[in-house]
Amino acid sequence: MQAVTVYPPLAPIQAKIQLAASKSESNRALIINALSNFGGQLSNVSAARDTQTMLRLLQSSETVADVLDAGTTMRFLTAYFAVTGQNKTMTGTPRMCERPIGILVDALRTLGADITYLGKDGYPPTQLNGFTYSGENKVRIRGDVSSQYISALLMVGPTLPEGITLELTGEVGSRPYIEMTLQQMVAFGATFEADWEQKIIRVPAQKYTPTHYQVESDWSGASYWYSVVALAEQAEVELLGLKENSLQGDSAIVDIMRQMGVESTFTAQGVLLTKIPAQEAFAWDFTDCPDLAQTVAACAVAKGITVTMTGIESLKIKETDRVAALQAELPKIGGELVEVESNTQYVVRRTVAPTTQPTIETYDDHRMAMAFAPVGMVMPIVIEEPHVVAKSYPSFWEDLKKVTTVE
Ligand SMILES: O=C(O)C1=C[C@@H](OP(=O)(O)O)[C@@H](O)[C@H](O)C1
Ligand SMILES: C=C(OP(=O)(O)O)C(=O)O
Repeated sequence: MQAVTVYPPLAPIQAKIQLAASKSESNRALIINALSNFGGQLSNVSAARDTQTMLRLLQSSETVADVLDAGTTMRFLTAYFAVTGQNKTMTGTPRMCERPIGILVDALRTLGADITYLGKDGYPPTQLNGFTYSGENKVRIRGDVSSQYISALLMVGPTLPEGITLELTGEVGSRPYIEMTLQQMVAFGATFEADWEQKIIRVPAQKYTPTHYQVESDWSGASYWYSVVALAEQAEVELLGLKENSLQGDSAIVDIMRQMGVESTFTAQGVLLTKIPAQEAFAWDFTDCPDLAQTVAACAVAKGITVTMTGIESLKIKETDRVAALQAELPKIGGELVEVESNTQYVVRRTVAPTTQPTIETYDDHRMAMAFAPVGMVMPIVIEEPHVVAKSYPSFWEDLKKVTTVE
């Protein structure tokens, strides 16, 4: 697909957007439903490529499972196929083979999985060769690399002969995603005990109960609409299918964007975004919501707000090194992301007003494309490789065309 250019709107924005479904909730629902003998009924399952890949691989009898660039699909399926004793080769894109999986493989080996590395130790591709329960159900696991390893283990926990007990070590990042996992397990009739002080989560051996599960719209996808409203001169957007009490930690965008000039009012159908005055500077810890960091960074520069960002270390091992990608692209819109304390504290701010129409590289990362697109509300901006959005929000450009010119 050719690059697209997003242009500032010619009239005040007034729109209702039927937001795409959450790929995180969808991928959990698909795994838990598979562990319930596919007996449940899932509605509003995401059209995201990551979810469609999960669906396809769960239904496939082929021995090679290629997850493409989907992190949750790789981690959740590795645990699912391992514990259900399926012989599979787990692989993905070249970038997926640079994203670590050793922590999950070590945990699965402790439980009794036979897994070998086909390339570099600690990284995909891997070969799963069956499962014989080791008699050990206690696993110590780092919480500061990716919560997806923890979610993957929790979901298979009820099916193990003695359940599973996880002891998390280090700072726990992306914790709302772990809580989302636990709540979706509860929706399928499972029980658990979590002691967040001691960082211990226990899941007894038990059967899941097949159920009807309705996936919520995607709060990560909502963040780009918040940025559109923050940056457009006049805008009012209702995002349909979102709930105030969401399982998704990215609903933190409500509190972040209140400081960047967007008020949220929950309605019967979703949430109404309206414009309010913005602050000049604020600080935010992204440990719980790493996927919002790029949205906030691009919006902050375009709006001239200075944001002190912490908790963004995990961005370096996602679809691309997102810290490096932001550092390369923000100067094109007149900003910078500066590391003020080694690997812990960053500041994002505007430095100069850009004079030319910027062209943004997206590095095979859907969130680079979607985070920079709203900057088009204030100046024409070219986004390279726009098809990358398919990973989580395939209808993103169609939706954006409802409020402005995209060509
Ligand atoms: O469990 C999930 O659905 C996710 C967890 C997060 O990853 P990490 O736990 O690796 O931070 C997040 O960045 C990713 O987009 C989705
Ligand atoms: C990091 C992401 O996804 P994953 O880790 O599942 O590839 C994301 O969607 O931003």
